[in-house]
Amino acid sequence: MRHLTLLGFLALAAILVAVPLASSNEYELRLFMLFLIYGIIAVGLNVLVGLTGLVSLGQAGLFALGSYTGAILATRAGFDMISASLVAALVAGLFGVLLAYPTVRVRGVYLAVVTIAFGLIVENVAIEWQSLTGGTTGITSIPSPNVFGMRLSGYAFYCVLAVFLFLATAAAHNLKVSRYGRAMRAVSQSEIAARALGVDATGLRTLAFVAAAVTAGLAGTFYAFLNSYISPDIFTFSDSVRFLLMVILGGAASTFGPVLGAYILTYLPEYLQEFAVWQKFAYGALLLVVMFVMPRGIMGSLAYGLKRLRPAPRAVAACEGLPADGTLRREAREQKSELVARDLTVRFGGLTALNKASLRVKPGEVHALIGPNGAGKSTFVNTISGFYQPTEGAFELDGIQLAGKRSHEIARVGLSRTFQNTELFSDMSVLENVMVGYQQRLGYGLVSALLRTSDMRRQESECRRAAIGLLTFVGLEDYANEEARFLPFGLQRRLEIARALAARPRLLLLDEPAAGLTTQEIDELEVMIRRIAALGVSVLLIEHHVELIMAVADTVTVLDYGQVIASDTPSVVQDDPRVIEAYFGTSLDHAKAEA
Ligand SMILES: Nc1ncnc2c1ncn2[C@@H]1O[C@H](COP(=O)(O)OP(=O)(O)OP(=O)(O)O)[C@@H](O)[C@H]1O
Repeated sequence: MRHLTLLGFLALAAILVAVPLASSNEYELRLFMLFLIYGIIAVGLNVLVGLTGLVSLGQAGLFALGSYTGAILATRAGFDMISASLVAALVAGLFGVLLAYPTVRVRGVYLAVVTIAFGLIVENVAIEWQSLTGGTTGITSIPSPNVFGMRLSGYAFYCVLAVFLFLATAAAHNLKVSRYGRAMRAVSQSEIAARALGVDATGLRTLAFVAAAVTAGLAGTFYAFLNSYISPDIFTFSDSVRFLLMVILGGAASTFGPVLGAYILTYLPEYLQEFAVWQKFAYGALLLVVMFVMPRGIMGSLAYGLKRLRPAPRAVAACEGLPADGTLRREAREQKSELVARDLTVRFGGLTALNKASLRVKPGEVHALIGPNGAGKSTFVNTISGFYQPTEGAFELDGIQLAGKRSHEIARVGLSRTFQNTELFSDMSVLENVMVGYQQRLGYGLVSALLRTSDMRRQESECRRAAIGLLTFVGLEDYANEEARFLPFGLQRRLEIARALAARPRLLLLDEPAAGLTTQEIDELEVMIRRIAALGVSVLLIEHHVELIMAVADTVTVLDYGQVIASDTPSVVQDDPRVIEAYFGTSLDHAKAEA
Protein backbone atom coordinates (compact mmCIF):
# COMPACT_ATOMS: atom_id res chain seq x y z
CA MET A 1 0.00 0.00 0.00
CA ARG A 2 2.88 2.35 0.78
CA HIS A 3 4.21 1.96 -2.74
CA LEU A 4 0.77 2.64 -4.18
CA THR A 5 0.52 5.84 -2.11
CA LEU A 6 3.89 6.96 -3.43
CA LEU A 7 2.74 6.19 -6.97
CA GLY A 8 -0.42 8.19 -6.28
CA PHE A 9 1.60 11.23 -5.24
CA LEU A 10 3.81 10.92 -8.32
CA ALA A 11 0.72 10.70 -10.53
CA LEU A 12 -0.84 13.73 -8.82
CA ALA A 13 2.39 15.72 -9.31
CA ALA A 14 2.56 14.67 -12.97
CA ILE A 15 -1.05 15.73 -13.58
CA LEU A 16 -0.52 19.06 -11.86
CA VAL A 17 2.54 19.74 -14.03
CA ALA A 18 0.94 18.54 -17.28
CA VAL A 19 -2.43 20.30 -17.11
CA PRO A 20 -1.30 23.89 -17.79
CA LEU A 21 0.81 22.61 -20.68
CA ALA A 22 -2.16 20.74 -22.15
CA SER A 23 -4.91 23.32 -21.63
CA SER A 24 -5.66 25.16 -24.81
CA ASN A 25 -7.39 28.23 -23.43
CA GLU A 26 -7.80 30.38 -20.35
CA TYR A 27 -11.28 29.02 -19.59
CA GLU A 28 -9.95 25.44 -19.29
CA LEU A 29 -7.14 26.55 -17.00
CA ARG A 30 -9.53 28.57 -14.86
CA LEU A 31 -11.86 25.60 -14.46
CA PHE A 32 -8.93 23.46 -13.39
CA MET A 33 -7.92 26.14 -10.87
CA LEU A 34 -11.43 26.04 -9.47
CA PHE A 35 -11.00 22.29 -9.02
CA LEU A 36 -7.70 22.89 -7.19
CA ILE A 37 -9.48 25.25 -4.78
CA TYR A 38 -12.31 22.78 -4.16
CA GLY A 39 -9.68 20.04 -3.80
CA ILE A 40 -8.02 21.94 -0.95
CA ILE A 41 -11.38 22.22 0.84
CA ALA A 42 -12.20 18.53 0.32
CA VAL A 43 -8.79 17.35 1.55
CA GLY A 44 -9.23 19.32 4.80
CA LEU A 45 -12.84 18.21 5.23
CA ASN A 46 -11.70 14.61 4.84
CA VAL A 47 -9.74 14.89 8.10
CA LEU A 48 -13.01 15.63 9.85
CA VAL A 49 -15.34 13.29 7.96
CA GLY A 50 -12.98 10.45 7.07
CA LEU A 51 -10.93 10.22 10.24
CA THR A 52 -13.19 11.36 13.08
CA GLY A 53 -16.44 10.30 11.39
CA LEU A 54 -18.11 13.68 12.08
CA VAL A 55 -20.24 15.42 9.49
CA SER A 56 -20.07 19.12 8.75
CA LEU A 57 -22.65 20.76 6.55
CA GLY A 58 -21.34 24.24 7.26
CA GLN A 59 -18.20 24.13 5.16
CA ALA A 60 -19.51 26.76 2.75
CA GLY A 61 -19.73 29.09 5.77
CA LEU A 62 -16.01 28.63 6.50
CA PHE A 63 -15.24 28.99 2.80
CA ALA A 64 -17.20 32.27 2.79
CA LEU A 65 -15.44 33.42 5.95
CA GLY A 66 -12.07 32.85 4.26
CA SER A 67 -13.24 34.57 1.08
CA TYR A 68 -14.58 37.66 2.82
CA THR A 69 -11.59 37.95 5.18
CA GLY A 70 -9.16 37.70 2.26
CA ALA A 71 -11.16 40.07 0.07
CA ILE A 72 -11.58 42.68 2.83
CA LEU A 73 -7.88 42.56 3.73
CA ALA A 74 -6.90 42.87 0.06
CA THR A 75 -9.30 45.67 -0.87
CA ARG A 76 -9.16 47.73 2.33
CA ALA A 77 -5.76 47.03 3.86
CA GLY A 78 -3.71 46.27 0.76
CA PHE A 79 -2.71 42.76 1.83
CA ASP A 80 -1.13 40.56 -0.83
CA MET A 81 -2.73 37.19 -1.62
CA ILE A 82 -0.46 35.01 0.50
CA SER A 83 -0.63 37.09 3.68
CA ALA A 84 -4.40 37.63 3.22
CA SER A 85 -4.91 33.87 2.80
CA LEU A 86 -2.84 33.09 5.91
CA VAL A 87 -4.87 35.53 8.03
CA ALA A 88 -8.08 34.11 6.52
CA ALA A 89 -6.94 30.58 7.42
CA LEU A 90 -6.29 31.75 10.98
CA VAL A 91 -9.73 33.40 11.27
CA ALA A 92 -11.44 30.30 9.83
CA GLY A 93 -9.38 28.11 12.19
CA LEU A 94 -10.68 30.08 15.19
CA PHE A 95 -14.22 29.53 13.99
CA GLY A 96 -13.33 25.85 13.57
CA VAL A 97 -12.59 25.74 17.31
CA LEU A 98 -15.99 27.33 17.99
CA LEU A 99 -17.71 24.81 15.73
CA ALA A 100 -15.94 21.93 17.50
CA TYR A 101 -17.29 23.02 20.86
CA PRO A 102 -20.80 21.55 20.41
CA THR A 103 -19.23 18.11 19.79
CA VAL A 104 -18.62 17.94 23.54
CA ARG A 105 -22.38 17.37 23.78
CA VAL A 106 -23.86 16.50 20.40
CA ARG A 107 -23.05 14.13 17.55
CA GLY A 108 -24.59 12.74 14.39
CA VAL A 109 -27.62 14.48 13.04
CA TYR A 110 -27.62 17.09 15.84
CA LEU A 111 -24.08 18.10 14.99
CA ALA A 112 -25.03 18.31 11.31
CA VAL A 113 -27.82 20.71 12.29
CA VAL A 114 -25.39 22.86 14.31
CA THR A 115 -23.04 23.13 11.32
CA ILE A 116 -25.94 23.95 8.97
CA ALA A 117 -26.96 26.73 11.36
CA PHE A 118 -23.39 28.07 11.29
CA GLY A 119 -23.41 28.17 7.47
CA LEU A 120 -26.74 30.02 7.47
CA ILE A 121 -25.49 32.54 10.03
CA VAL A 122 -22.39 33.34 7.97
CA GLU A 123 -24.53 33.74 4.82
CA ASN A 124 -26.85 36.10 6.69
CA VAL A 125 -24.07 38.15 8.22
CA ALA A 126 -22.58 38.53 4.73
CA ILE A 127 -25.91 39.92 3.52
CA GLU A 128 -26.73 42.15 6.47
CA TRP A 129 -23.35 43.64 7.44
CA GLN A 130 -23.38 45.88 4.42
CA SER A 131 -20.68 48.34 5.54
CA LEU A 132 -18.13 45.52 5.72
CA THR A 133 -19.30 42.95 3.18
CA GLY A 134 -21.14 45.06 0.63
CA GLY A 135 -24.43 43.23 1.39
CA THR A 136 -26.07 41.43 -1.52
CA THR A 137 -23.83 43.28 -3.99
CA GLY A 138 -20.77 41.71 -2.40
CA ILE A 139 -17.17 42.85 -2.80
CA THR A 140 -15.99 43.82 -6.25
CA SER A 141 -12.64 44.86 -7.69
CA ILE A 142 -10.60 42.39 -5.68
CA PRO A 143 -7.05 42.92 -7.03
CA SER A 144 -5.44 40.32 -9.26
CA PRO A 145 -3.42 37.66 -7.47
CA ASN A 146 -0.17 39.15 -6.17
CA VAL A 147 2.65 38.24 -3.85
CA PHE A 148 4.69 40.93 -2.08
CA GLY A 149 3.44 43.52 -4.55
CA MET A 150 4.29 41.38 -7.58
CA ARG A 151 1.35 40.56 -9.81
CA LEU A 152 1.02 36.86 -10.56
CA SER A 153 0.32 35.69 -14.10
CA GLY A 154 -2.43 33.12 -14.63
CA TYR A 155 0.15 30.33 -14.74
CA ALA A 156 1.99 31.55 -11.65
CA PHE A 157 -1.31 31.63 -9.76
CA TYR A 158 -2.01 28.13 -11.03
CA CYS A 159 1.37 27.00 -9.63
CA VAL A 160 0.55 28.47 -6.20
CA LEU A 161 -2.77 26.59 -6.11
CA ALA A 162 -1.21 23.35 -7.38
CA VAL A 163 1.53 23.51 -4.73
CA PHE A 164 -1.04 24.19 -1.99
CA LEU A 165 -3.23 21.25 -3.07
CA PHE A 166 -0.22 18.94 -3.27
CA LEU A 167 1.06 20.01 0.15
CA ALA A 168 -2.40 19.80 1.73
CA THR A 169 -2.86 16.26 0.37
CA ALA A 170 0.59 15.20 1.62
CA ALA A 171 0.03 16.79 5.05
CA ALA A 172 -3.42 15.16 5.42
CA HIS A 173 -1.92 11.80 4.46
CA ASN A 174 0.91 12.21 6.97
CA LEU A 175 -1.62 13.14 9.64
CA LYS A 176 -3.68 10.05 8.82
CA VAL A 177 -0.76 7.65 9.30
CA SER A 178 0.48 9.38 12.47
CA ARG A 179 -0.62 8.88 16.06
CA TYR A 180 -3.12 11.74 15.57
CA GLY A 181 -4.87 10.04 12.65
CA ARG A 182 -4.89 6.69 14.41
CA ALA A 183 -6.37 8.27 17.53
CA MET A 184 -9.03 10.08 15.45
CA ARG A 185 -10.11 6.80 13.86
CA ALA A 186 -10.11 5.16 17.28
CA VAL A 187 -12.35 7.90 18.70
CA SER A 188 -14.78 7.50 15.80
CA GLN A 189 -15.09 3.76 16.47
CA SER A 190 -15.22 3.61 20.26
CA GLU A 191 -14.91 6.86 22.10
CA ILE A 192 -14.96 5.28 25.56
CA ALA A 193 -12.20 2.81 24.70
CA ALA A 194 -10.10 5.62 23.22
CA ARG A 195 -10.60 7.77 26.31
CA ALA A 196 -9.73 4.82 28.55
CA LEU A 197 -6.38 4.65 26.74
CA GLY A 198 -5.60 8.29 27.41
CA VAL A 199 -6.88 9.78 24.14
CA ASP A 200 -8.29 13.29 24.54
CA ALA A 201 -11.34 12.87 22.29
CA THR A 202 -12.45 16.51 22.55
CA GLY A 203 -8.98 17.80 21.69
CA LEU A 204 -8.77 15.54 18.65
CA ARG A 205 -12.19 16.53 17.35
CA THR A 206 -11.21 20.17 17.76
CA LEU A 207 -8.04 19.50 15.79
CA ALA A 208 -10.06 17.88 13.00
CA PHE A 209 -12.50 20.82 12.87
CA VAL A 210 -9.57 23.24 12.75
CA ALA A 211 -7.91 21.29 9.91
CA ALA A 212 -11.16 21.41 7.91
CA ALA A 213 -11.65 25.11 8.71
CA VAL A 214 -8.10 26.24 7.94
CA THR A 215 -8.13 24.64 4.49
CA ALA A 216 -11.59 26.10 3.75
CA GLY A 217 -10.33 29.54 4.86
CA LEU A 218 -7.25 29.33 2.63
CA ALA A 219 -9.30 28.11 -0.31
CA GLY A 220 -11.80 30.92 0.30
CA THR A 221 -9.18 33.63 -0.19
CA PHE A 222 -7.80 31.92 -3.28
CA TYR A 223 -11.33 31.81 -4.65
CA ALA A 224 -11.83 35.53 -4.02
CA PHE A 225 -8.62 36.32 -5.94
CA LEU A 226 -9.52 33.94 -8.77
CA ASN A 227 -12.99 35.40 -9.17
CA SER A 228 -12.07 39.02 -8.29
CA TYR A 229 -15.65 39.31 -7.06
CA ILE A 230 -17.61 37.64 -4.25
CA SER A 231 -21.20 37.85 -3.05
CA PRO A 232 -23.31 35.88 -0.54
CA ASP A 233 -25.11 33.83 -3.21
CA ILE A 234 -21.82 32.08 -4.06
CA PHE A 235 -21.69 30.38 -0.64
CA THR A 236 -24.93 28.51 -0.13
CA PHE A 237 -26.04 25.43 1.75
CA SER A 238 -25.94 23.40 -1.47
CA ASP A 239 -22.21 24.19 -1.69
CA SER A 240 -21.74 22.70 1.77
CA VAL A 241 -23.52 19.57 0.56
CA ARG A 242 -21.31 19.50 -2.52
CA PHE A 243 -18.12 19.71 -0.46
CA LEU A 244 -19.30 16.84 1.72
CA LEU A 245 -20.21 14.84 -1.38
CA MET A 246 -16.72 15.37 -2.80
CA VAL A 247 -15.29 13.56 0.22
CA ILE A 248 -17.86 10.77 0.30
CA LEU A 249 -17.94 10.18 -3.45
CA GLY A 250 -14.14 10.11 -3.74
CA GLY A 251 -13.76 7.96 -0.64
CA ALA A 252 -13.75 9.24 2.94
CA ALA A 253 -10.49 8.52 4.81
CA SER A 254 -8.63 7.71 1.59
CA THR A 255 -5.69 9.93 0.68
CA PHE A 256 -6.64 10.77 -2.90
CA GLY A 257 -10.39 10.20 -2.70
CA PRO A 258 -11.32 13.81 -1.84
CA VAL A 259 -9.13 15.13 -4.69
CA LEU A 260 -10.87 12.80 -7.12
CA GLY A 261 -14.26 13.71 -5.67
CA ALA A 262 -13.48 17.43 -6.08
CA TYR A 263 -12.43 16.82 -9.67
CA ILE A 264 -15.60 14.94 -10.55
CA LEU A 265 -17.94 17.42 -8.87
CA THR A 266 -16.19 20.40 -10.49
CA TYR A 267 -16.30 18.99 -14.00
CA LEU A 268 -19.49 16.92 -13.96
CA PRO A 269 -21.85 19.93 -14.03
CA GLU A 270 -19.84 21.27 -17.00
CA TYR A 271 -20.13 18.02 -18.94
CA LEU A 272 -23.82 17.71 -18.12
CA GLN A 273 -24.64 21.18 -19.44
CA GLU A 274 -25.66 19.73 -22.80
CA PHE A 275 -28.44 17.79 -21.08
CA ALA A 276 -30.15 21.15 -20.54
CA VAL A 277 -33.26 20.68 -18.37
CA TRP A 278 -32.18 17.15 -17.43
CA GLN A 279 -28.86 18.38 -16.08
CA LYS A 280 -29.73 18.26 -12.37
CA PHE A 281 -31.58 14.98 -12.74
CA ALA A 282 -28.59 13.38 -14.49
CA TYR A 283 -26.26 14.79 -11.84
CA GLY A 284 -28.27 13.30 -8.98
CA ALA A 285 -28.85 9.97 -10.75
CA LEU A 286 -25.14 9.56 -11.46
CA LEU A 287 -24.23 10.22 -7.85
CA LEU A 288 -26.83 7.73 -6.69
CA VAL A 289 -25.56 5.01 -9.01
CA VAL A 290 -21.90 5.53 -8.04
CA MET A 291 -22.68 5.48 -4.33
CA PHE A 292 -24.90 2.42 -4.72
CA VAL A 293 -22.21 0.48 -6.57
CA MET A 294 -19.34 1.81 -4.45
CA PRO A 295 -20.60 2.59 -0.94
CA ARG A 296 -17.05 3.28 0.29
CA GLY A 297 -16.59 5.93 -2.37
CA ILE A 298 -14.48 5.42 -5.49
CA MET A 299 -10.99 5.26 -3.96
CA GLY A 300 -12.27 3.49 -0.82
CA SER A 301 -13.89 0.75 -2.94
CA LEU A 302 -10.81 0.41 -5.14
CA ALA A 303 -8.55 0.05 -2.09
CA TYR A 304 -10.95 -2.48 -0.57
CA GLY A 305 -11.05 -4.52 -3.81
CA LEU A 306 -7.27 -4.45 -4.04
CA LYS A 307 -6.95 -5.62 -0.45
CA ARG A 308 -9.24 -8.56 -1.18
CA LEU A 309 -7.36 -9.46 -4.35
CA ARG A 310 -3.95 -9.27 -2.71
CA PRO A 311 -4.48 -9.56 1.04
CA ALA A 312 -1.54 -8.60 3.24
CA PRO A 313 -0.11 -11.48 5.30
CA ARG A 314 -2.19 -11.81 8.45
CA ALA A 315 0.71 -12.52 10.75
CA VAL A 316 3.73 -10.49 11.76
CA ALA A 317 7.02 -12.05 12.75
CA ALA A 318 7.27 -12.20 16.52
CA CYS A 319 11.00 -11.46 16.24
CA GLU A 320 10.15 -7.96 14.94
CA GLY A 321 8.64 -7.07 18.32
CA LEU A 322 10.22 -5.60 21.42
CA PRO A 323 10.00 -8.01 24.39
CA ALA A 324 6.77 -7.31 26.31
CA ASP A 325 8.61 -7.74 29.60
CA GLY A 326 10.86 -4.85 28.67
CA THR A 327 7.96 -2.68 27.51
CA LEU A 328 6.03 -3.21 30.73
CA ARG A 329 9.03 -3.21 33.04
CA ARG A 330 10.22 0.05 31.55
CA GLU A 331 7.44 1.54 33.59
CA ALA A 332 8.31 -0.62 36.57
CA ARG A 333 8.97 1.56 39.50
CA GLU A 334 11.13 0.42 42.37
CA GLN A 335 7.88 0.65 44.23
CA LYS A 336 4.85 -1.17 42.77
CA SER A 337 1.59 0.75 42.46
CA GLU A 338 -1.19 1.14 44.96
CA LEU A 339 -4.79 2.19 44.45
CA VAL A 340 -6.69 3.55 47.43
CA ALA A 341 -10.41 4.39 47.27
CA ARG A 342 -11.98 6.03 50.32
CA ASP A 343 -15.70 6.20 51.05
CA LEU A 344 -16.75 6.30 47.40
CA THR A 345 -20.42 7.11 47.05
CA VAL A 346 -22.18 7.29 43.69
CA ARG A 347 -25.86 8.19 43.42
CA PHE A 348 -28.00 8.03 40.30
CA GLY A 349 -31.00 10.16 41.25
CA GLY A 350 -32.55 8.36 44.21
CA LEU A 351 -30.50 5.20 43.74
CA THR A 352 -27.27 4.78 45.71
CA ALA A 353 -25.16 2.47 43.53
CA LEU A 354 -22.05 2.82 45.70
CA ASN A 355 -22.30 3.56 49.41
CA LYS A 356 -19.10 4.67 51.14
CA ALA A 357 -17.12 1.91 49.44
CA SER A 358 -13.44 1.79 50.42
CA LEU A 359 -10.88 -0.48 48.84
CA ARG A 360 -7.10 -0.76 48.70
CA VAL A 361 -5.28 -2.59 45.93
CA LYS A 362 -1.89 -3.27 47.50
CA PRO A 363 1.24 -2.81 45.42
CA GLY A 364 1.72 -5.63 42.92
CA GLU A 365 -1.27 -7.73 44.01
CA VAL A 366 -4.17 -9.24 42.11
CA HIS A 367 -7.25 -7.88 43.82
CA ALA A 368 -10.66 -9.31 42.95
CA LEU A 369 -13.87 -7.32 43.33
CA ILE A 370 -16.93 -9.53 43.46
CA GLY A 371 -20.60 -9.23 44.34
CA PRO A 372 -24.04 -10.21 43.11
CA ASN A 373 -25.60 -8.56 40.04
CA GLY A 374 -26.38 -4.92 40.70
CA ALA A 375 -23.96 -4.75 43.67
CA GLY A 376 -22.15 -1.75 42.19
CA LYS A 377 -19.00 -3.36 40.71
CA SER A 378 -19.31 -1.70 37.30
CA THR A 379 -20.15 1.60 38.97
CA PHE A 380 -16.95 1.28 41.01
CA VAL A 381 -14.90 0.53 37.89
CA ASN A 382 -16.48 3.34 35.89
CA THR A 383 -15.87 5.74 38.76
CA ILE A 384 -12.20 5.00 39.30
CA SER A 385 -11.59 5.09 35.53
CA GLY A 386 -13.21 8.54 35.32
CA PHE A 387 -16.40 7.70 33.39
CA TYR A 388 -18.60 8.51 36.40
CA GLN A 389 -17.88 11.23 38.93
CA PRO A 390 -18.23 10.20 42.58
CA THR A 391 -20.92 12.00 44.55
CA GLU A 392 -18.67 11.75 47.62
CA GLY A 393 -15.32 10.23 48.48
CA ALA A 394 -11.91 10.16 46.87
CA PHE A 395 -9.45 7.78 45.24
CA GLU A 396 -5.77 7.93 44.43
CA LEU A 397 -3.13 5.98 42.57
CA ASP A 398 0.33 6.10 44.17
CA GLY A 399 -0.73 9.18 46.11
CA ILE A 400 -2.00 11.03 43.00
CA GLN A 401 -5.55 12.23 43.65
CA LEU A 402 -7.79 11.15 40.77
CA ALA A 403 -11.34 12.10 41.82
CA GLY A 404 -12.61 14.85 39.51
CA LYS A 405 -10.16 14.01 36.72
CA ARG A 406 -11.47 13.02 33.31
CA SER A 407 -11.08 9.46 32.00
CA HIS A 408 -8.20 10.19 29.61
CA GLU A 409 -6.33 12.04 32.35
CA ILE A 410 -6.72 9.07 34.71
CA ALA A 411 -5.51 6.73 31.96
CA ARG A 412 -2.44 8.91 31.51
CA VAL A 413 -1.64 8.66 35.21
CA GLY A 414 -1.47 4.89 34.74
CA LEU A 415 -4.84 3.19 35.08
CA SER A 416 -5.80 1.03 32.08
CA ARG A 417 -8.96 -0.97 31.74
CA THR A 418 -10.85 -3.51 29.69
CA PHE A 419 -14.63 -3.54 29.26
CA GLN A 420 -17.39 -5.93 30.25
CA ASN A 421 -18.71 -5.77 26.67
CA THR A 422 -15.53 -5.63 24.58
CA GLU A 423 -14.89 -2.19 23.12
CA LEU A 424 -12.44 -2.71 20.27
CA PHE A 425 -11.68 -0.33 17.40
CA SER A 426 -13.37 -2.86 15.19
CA ASP A 427 -12.45 -1.54 11.72
CA MET A 428 -8.81 -1.12 12.65
CA SER A 429 -6.28 -3.93 12.53
CA VAL A 430 -5.36 -5.91 15.62
CA LEU A 431 -1.91 -4.28 15.52
CA GLU A 432 -3.35 -0.76 15.21
CA ASN A 433 -5.60 -1.40 18.22
CA VAL A 434 -2.55 -2.09 20.36
CA MET A 435 -0.62 0.84 18.85
CA VAL A 436 -3.39 3.20 20.00
CA GLY A 437 -2.77 1.87 23.51
CA TYR A 438 0.97 2.50 23.30
CA GLN A 439 1.02 5.80 21.46
CA GLN A 440 0.10 8.08 24.35
CA ARG A 441 3.70 7.75 25.45
CA LEU A 442 5.06 8.90 22.08
CA GLY A 443 6.55 12.34 22.20
CA TYR A 444 6.33 13.67 18.65
CA GLY A 445 4.08 16.64 18.05
CA LEU A 446 1.69 17.80 15.35
CA VAL A 447 4.33 19.50 13.21
CA SER A 448 6.48 16.35 13.17
CA ALA A 449 3.38 14.36 12.22
CA LEU A 450 2.46 16.70 9.35
CA LEU A 451 6.03 16.71 8.03
CA ARG A 452 6.62 13.03 8.78
CA THR A 453 10.03 13.80 10.22
CA SER A 454 12.66 11.14 10.84
CA ASP A 455 11.99 11.47 14.59
CA MET A 456 8.30 10.74 13.98
CA ARG A 457 9.16 7.68 11.86
CA ARG A 458 11.58 6.40 14.50
CA GLN A 459 8.95 6.74 17.24
CA GLU A 460 6.27 5.13 15.07
CA SER A 461 8.56 2.19 14.41
CA GLU A 462 9.16 1.85 18.17
CA CYS A 463 5.38 1.94 18.75
CA ARG A 464 4.84 -0.77 16.15
CA ARG A 465 7.55 -3.00 17.57
CA ALA A 466 6.28 -2.60 21.12
CA ALA A 467 2.76 -3.47 19.90
CA ILE A 468 4.04 -6.60 18.14
CA GLY A 469 5.80 -7.60 21.37
CA LEU A 470 2.55 -7.26 23.32
CA LEU A 471 0.60 -9.19 20.70
CA THR A 472 3.17 -11.95 21.04
CA PHE A 473 2.76 -11.76 24.83
CA VAL A 474 -0.96 -12.57 24.50
CA GLY A 475 -0.46 -14.97 21.56
CA LEU A 476 -2.04 -12.84 18.84
CA GLU A 477 0.94 -12.19 16.55
CA ASP A 478 -0.63 -14.44 13.89
CA TYR A 479 -3.63 -12.09 13.67
CA ALA A 480 -1.77 -8.75 13.67
CA ASN A 481 -3.06 -7.49 10.30
CA GLU A 482 -6.59 -8.87 10.70
CA GLU A 483 -9.39 -6.37 11.31
CA ALA A 484 -10.31 -6.60 14.99
CA ARG A 485 -13.98 -7.28 14.27
CA PHE A 486 -13.10 -10.55 12.49
CA LEU A 487 -11.43 -12.07 15.56
CA PRO A 488 -13.30 -14.80 17.44
CA PHE A 489 -14.72 -13.54 20.75
CA GLY A 490 -12.09 -15.19 22.96
CA LEU A 491 -9.30 -13.54 20.98
CA GLN A 492 -11.07 -10.18 21.14
CA ARG A 493 -10.88 -10.40 24.93
CA ARG A 494 -7.14 -11.09 24.69
CA LEU A 495 -6.68 -8.19 22.30
CA GLU A 496 -8.35 -5.85 24.78
CA ILE A 497 -5.88 -6.96 27.45
CA ALA A 498 -2.91 -6.44 25.10
CA ARG A 499 -4.23 -2.97 24.21
CA ALA A 500 -4.69 -2.02 27.86
CA LEU A 501 -1.18 -3.30 28.65
CA ALA A 502 0.21 -1.25 25.78
CA ALA A 503 -0.70 1.89 27.71
CA ARG A 504 1.85 0.57 30.26
CA PRO A 505 -0.42 0.80 33.28
CA ARG A 506 0.49 0.97 36.91
CA LEU A 507 -2.86 -0.65 37.60
CA LEU A 508 -4.72 -2.88 35.16
CA LEU A 509 -8.45 -3.08 35.62
CA LEU A 510 -10.08 -6.17 34.11
CA ASP A 511 -13.88 -5.95 33.91
CA GLU A 512 -15.29 -9.48 33.74
CA PRO A 513 -12.57 -10.79 31.39
CA ALA A 514 -13.81 -14.40 31.66
CA ALA A 515 -17.38 -13.61 30.55
CA GLY A 516 -18.23 -15.61 27.43
CA LEU A 517 -14.97 -17.58 27.41
CA THR A 518 -14.64 -21.37 27.14
CA THR A 519 -13.10 -23.39 29.99
CA GLN A 520 -9.82 -23.67 28.10
CA GLU A 521 -9.77 -19.93 27.43
CA ILE A 522 -10.40 -19.24 31.13
CA ASP A 523 -7.41 -21.44 32.02
CA GLU A 524 -5.29 -19.44 29.57
CA LEU A 525 -6.61 -16.21 31.07
CA GLU A 526 -5.57 -17.39 34.53
CA VAL A 527 -2.01 -17.95 33.30
CA MET A 528 -1.99 -14.56 31.60
CA ILE A 529 -3.14 -12.72 34.74
CA ARG A 530 -0.36 -14.40 36.72
CA ARG A 531 2.21 -13.37 34.10
CA ILE A 532 0.98 -9.78 34.14
CA ALA A 533 1.17 -9.63 37.93
CA ALA A 534 4.64 -11.18 37.80
CA LEU A 535 5.74 -8.20 35.71
CA GLY A 536 4.87 -5.93 38.61
CA VAL A 537 1.54 -4.56 37.33
CA SER A 538 -1.14 -4.38 40.05
CA VAL A 539 -4.43 -5.91 38.87
CA LEU A 540 -8.01 -5.18 39.90
CA LEU A 541 -10.20 -8.00 38.63
CA ILE A 542 -13.99 -7.79 38.51
CA GLU A 543 -15.30 -11.29 37.98
CA HIS A 544 -18.16 -13.69 38.58
CA HIS A 545 -16.11 -16.78 37.85
CA VAL A 546 -15.38 -18.05 41.37
CA GLU A 547 -12.72 -20.60 40.45
CA LEU A 548 -10.70 -18.03 38.53
CA ILE A 549 -10.90 -15.61 41.45
CA MET A 550 -9.83 -18.21 43.98
CA ALA A 551 -6.96 -19.25 41.72
CA VAL A 552 -5.42 -15.84 40.98
CA ALA A 553 -6.54 -13.33 43.61
CA ASP A 554 -4.36 -12.30 46.54
CA THR A 555 -7.23 -10.31 48.06
CA VAL A 556 -10.99 -10.42 47.48
CA THR A 557 -13.33 -7.53 48.21
CA VAL A 558 -17.06 -8.21 48.22
CA LEU A 559 -19.67 -5.58 47.39
CA ASP A 560 -23.35 -5.90 48.22
CA TYR A 561 -25.91 -3.15 47.63
CA GLY A 562 -23.01 -0.76 46.99
CA GLN A 563 -21.31 -1.48 50.33
CA VAL A 564 -18.10 -3.38 51.03
CA ILE A 565 -19.11 -6.33 53.23
CA ALA A 566 -15.76 -8.15 53.28
CA SER A 567 -12.17 -7.71 52.14
CA ASP A 568 -9.55 -10.35 52.87
CA THR A 569 -7.69 -13.31 51.42
CA PRO A 570 -9.81 -15.66 49.28
CA SER A 571 -9.76 -18.40 51.92
CA VAL A 572 -11.05 -16.05 54.63
CA VAL A 573 -13.66 -14.42 52.39
CA GLN A 574 -15.08 -17.70 51.14
CA ASP A 575 -15.91 -18.71 54.71
CA ASP A 576 -17.42 -15.35 55.69
CA PRO A 577 -21.11 -16.00 56.52
CA ARG A 578 -22.19 -12.57 55.16
CA VAL A 579 -20.50 -13.29 51.85
CA ILE A 580 -22.04 -16.74 51.63
CA GLU A 581 -25.42 -15.23 52.35
CA ALA A 582 -25.13 -12.28 49.95
CA TYR A 583 -23.13 -13.64 47.08
CA PHE A 584 -23.12 -17.38 47.00
CA GLY A 585 -26.65 -17.77 48.29
CA THR A 586 -25.84 -21.19 49.68
CA SER A 587 -22.40 -22.67 50.14
CA LEU A 588 -19.32 -21.80 48.09
CA ASP A 589 -19.01 -25.36 46.85
CA HIS A 590 -22.48 -25.06 45.43
CA ALA A 591 -21.53 -21.80 43.72
CA LYS A 592 -18.41 -23.41 42.27
CA ALA A 593 -20.44 -26.28 40.98
CA GLU A 594 -22.74 -23.79 39.24
CA ALA A 595 -19.93 -21.63 37.78
N1 LIG B 1 -25.67 5.01 34.53
C1 LIG B 1 -26.55 4.57 35.43
N2 LIG B 1 -27.71 5.24 35.65
C2 LIG B 1 -28.60 4.81 36.55
N3 LIG B 1 -28.43 3.70 37.32
C3 LIG B 1 -27.32 2.99 37.15
C4 LIG B 1 -26.32 3.37 36.19
N4 LIG B 1 -25.30 2.47 36.25
C5 LIG B 1 -25.67 1.55 37.18
N5 LIG B 1 -26.86 1.87 37.71
C6 LIG B 1 -27.55 1.14 38.78
O1 LIG B 1 -26.63 1.02 39.85
C7 LIG B 1 -26.76 -0.25 40.45
C8 LIG B 1 -25.41 -0.95 40.44
O2 LIG B 1 -25.17 -1.34 39.09
P1 LIG B 1 -23.79 -1.93 38.59
O3 LIG B 1 -23.90 -2.08 37.10
O4 LIG B 1 -22.69 -1.09 39.09
O5 LIG B 1 -23.77 -3.35 39.29
P2 LIG B 1 -22.81 -4.58 38.99
O6 LIG B 1 -22.39 -5.10 40.30
O7 LIG B 1 -21.75 -4.19 38.05
O8 LIG B 1 -23.79 -5.60 38.28
P3 LIG B 1 -23.45 -6.70 37.15
O9 LIG B 1 -22.67 -7.77 37.81
O10 LIG B 1 -24.80 -7.16 36.71
O11 LIG B 1 -22.69 -6.01 36.07
C9 LIG B 1 -27.82 -1.01 39.69
O12 LIG B 1 -29.03 -0.88 40.41
C10 LIG B 1 -27.89 -0.29 38.38
O13 LIG B 1 -29.18 -0.36 37.82
